[in-house]
Order: sequence, then structure tokens, then C-alpha cells
Amino acid sequence: MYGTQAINEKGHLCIGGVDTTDLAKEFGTPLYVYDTALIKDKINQFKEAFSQFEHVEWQVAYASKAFSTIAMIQLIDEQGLSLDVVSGGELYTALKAGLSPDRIHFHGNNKSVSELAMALDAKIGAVIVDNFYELDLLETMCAERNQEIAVLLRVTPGVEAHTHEFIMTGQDDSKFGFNLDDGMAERAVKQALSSPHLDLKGIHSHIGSQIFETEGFARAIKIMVGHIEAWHRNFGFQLEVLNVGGGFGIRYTDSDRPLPIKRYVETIVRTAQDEIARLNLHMPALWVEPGRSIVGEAGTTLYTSGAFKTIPGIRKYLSVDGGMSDNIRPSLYQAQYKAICANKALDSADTQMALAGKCCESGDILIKEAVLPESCSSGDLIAVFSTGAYGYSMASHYNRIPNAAVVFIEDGEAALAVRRETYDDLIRQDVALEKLSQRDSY
Ligand SMILES: Cc1ncc(COP(=O)(O)O)c(C=O)c1O
Ligand SMILES: N[C@@H](CCCC[NH3+])C(=O)O
Repeated sequence: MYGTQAINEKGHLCIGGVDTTDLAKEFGTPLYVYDTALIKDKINQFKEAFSQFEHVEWQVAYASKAFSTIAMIQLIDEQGLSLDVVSGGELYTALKAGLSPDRIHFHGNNKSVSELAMALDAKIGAVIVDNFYELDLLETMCAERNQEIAVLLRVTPGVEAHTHEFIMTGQDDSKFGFNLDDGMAERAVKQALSSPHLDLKGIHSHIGSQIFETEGFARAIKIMVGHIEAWHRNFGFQLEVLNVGGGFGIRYTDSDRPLPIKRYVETIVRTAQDEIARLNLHMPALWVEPGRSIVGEAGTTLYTSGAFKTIPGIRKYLSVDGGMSDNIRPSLYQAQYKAICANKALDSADTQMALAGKCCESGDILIKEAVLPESCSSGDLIAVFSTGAYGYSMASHYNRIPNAAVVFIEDGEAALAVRRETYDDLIRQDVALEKLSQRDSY
């Protein structure tokens, strides 16, 4: 159980005081349900952990790739966090939600001219520059507009985080960032410092995602600060911001043992303080970019079960009304999840079955070895936990399945945050070819 989750006297899973069977009736399934009290609790854990350190400036920029909607950005705004965006779409959502542009940081390894123009028009807080192509492009665009912009440079510290290969990002062989080892980062720092329109504030690294230890962050900081000291000595680079990215792990299944948020933050602050003091540098502001650790555990997906089949001696398949179209992570990363039968939450879960999605793809299995009550069958409500990060945001229209609705729950109230797509929404952008519409019928 996570956050405000509880089981009521009817044996139904409740979130924020609301019976999930009522949610399913009102909003339909599949349904992404967010426990906003838990999101706020995670945000507070970051704030409290940083606030222990009196003389440290910090910013927590929520990584909106994990889950970006107008309602979510409004919540981030209300909580006073900054925001990391990685595309024109995420930037547009943030601006439309009313977030102050100076709190927006723009990431991405291939920002287009129009995306950078949108960022410059809005006068966002910082662009995190990923490569030389972007460094040149941004300088040219700023020169044309006679505008200055704050930048950080994304560097790859060569640290391999202990996580799935596809979500490791800090190693040398990566599409992201300037390598520290081969001198590319140093060249980029020199170029940015000599650029009349780029205000180089600092450097950024992100070593990966769903990380369960603090050592990788400490190593990355030590490596980065070592280089910063050399750049300071050699050409007077003054670091104002050290951004160590996101990647803090969460609990998907009972075997996941994430560290408390406080532990990650304390390691980051103490390592930075120690290294900065050791090398006699000026303490920079510390920025982090958590995505998953803010929204992951707060999201639960509700499905209705339908078809089932039992292959004697092999396994039972119970299919639900969603799948890889609303949660690609099991098929993409072999990610593990836990489910319960939300309308039979007090029945003992003792029967192993595969929880299958409805997409036309053998790999569309949400949980290969789900353990559910034996009686769990068609027409039941299945809750899959910890789907708040990279579920909705990575949803697809595969098999032309409309995107599920999103509700936010707080204090016994459910508020619709994203309407369920309709079939008409699906074909809204389709253009019928005139030539074909006018043809004689065969
Ligand atoms: C640059 C950057 N910052 C932040 C994040 C957020 O990571 P997480 O959701 O694991 O906290 C990511 C994604 O992994 C990222 O690439
Ligand atoms: N989308 C990934 C991780 C994000 C990678 C972003 N750099 C996941 O679901 O775990």
C-alpha cells in the first residue's frame, strides 16, 4: 500500500478516501489515479532534506517527462518547484499551466530551432546545452535576437549507474552530453565562456534512473568538481550551479528497497560541500531533477479484467482493458509491477496468473507472475501500483486504443485531470485523401 491507500469494509481498495470501484464507475477504465497527498509528501521530503543545510542554495526541478499535464504542472507550481522540460510539447504545457518561465529548465539532445525559439521567446530560466551543434545554434539565435540566456552544460561523468541498460545515461558511450574524459566538456566550457550571449551558470549530469544507491551520485559529483577546479584554475570558470539530475529509485514491487529521499539529498549535499571545500572553491547552488520519485508511487492504474484462458500445466492468462498502450515499461524494460484485485482486496492473493494487456503483441504482458485471488476473473477491477511515472507520459495509440483518463484524488474528492480520449479524438488529425474519397466505388 502506498500513501493514502486503504481497504474499506467492503474489501475495496480506496485512494485518498475514495473507493476505486466508484472511480471505475464514474470515469471508466483503464484509469490513471493519482494520490496528490503522496505527491506533496514526496515533494516535502526533498524540501525538508535540502532545508537542513542552512547555507546551501538549491532547486528541485520536477522532471516533467515522468508525467506532464496541465494539472500536474499546476501542482508543481503551487508547491514552488522548478521544472525540467525536454521538448516543445512539455515546454508548451508548462507555459499554458501558468508556471513562471524563469523556473523552467530546458533539456534535450536535439532541440529544434522552433523549440529553442519558444524557450527564448518565453525567457525561460536556463537551457541545458547538450552538444556543440546546440551551443553554436543557441549562440547564433541569441545574437540574432540580441538576447542573453542562462545555460548549463550537460556532461557525462563516465559513471555507470546500476540500473537497466536503457535507462543508464551517465556513461561515456551515450547520446547525451559532453564527455568529461576526452576534453569535449572543457572545450564546451571555453566556448560558452567566450560566447557573448550565453551566460554559463554551471554543469549538469544525470547518471541514470531508478537508482537504489547513493554512490553513483557521489562519484559523479567528485568527478565533476575535480574538472571544475581545473577549469577554475586554468581559465577562471566560476561555477554557480551544480545540477546532478534525477534518478532516485522507487518501490514497484516488494523486492524493491529504495532509500529514503533524504539519503540521496544528504549524500549529494555533503559530497558537494566536502569536495568544494577540499578544492577551495565557491559553493554552487545544487539542483536536482527528480521525476519518478515524485510521481511514481502516487500513481495507480485501474483496469477491468475481461477474457481469461488457462493453459493446463502452463499458466492462466487474465486480460485487462489496457496494457502496453498505457504502460510500455514492462515490455520495454522488463519492468516489474505489483497488482491486486481492487474489488476483492481482502481475499487472499494466492494464485499466480499472467496479467495480459489487450494489444496485438505477445509481449504485451503487464505482469508475468501476478499473484491474485483465485476467484479473480472477468469483470473484476485490477489495480496496478506505482504507475505514476512514465506510464501516461509514454502511452501510445498502438492498435488505435484511446489514451486513458487521469484523475487526481485528494481528501475524498476525485478531480478529472485528463479526459479519456474518444475514437473521434483518435481520427481528429487524420486527413482523408480527396482523390480516394472521390473515386468510383469498385
Ligand atoms: C536529464 C534528466 N533529468 C531527470 C530525469 C528524471 O529521472 P527520474 O525520473 O529517474 O528521476 C531524467 C530521466 O531519466 C533525465 O534524463
Ligand atoms: N522512461 C524511463 C526512464 C527515463 C529515462 C529518461 N532519461 C522509465 O520509464 O524508466
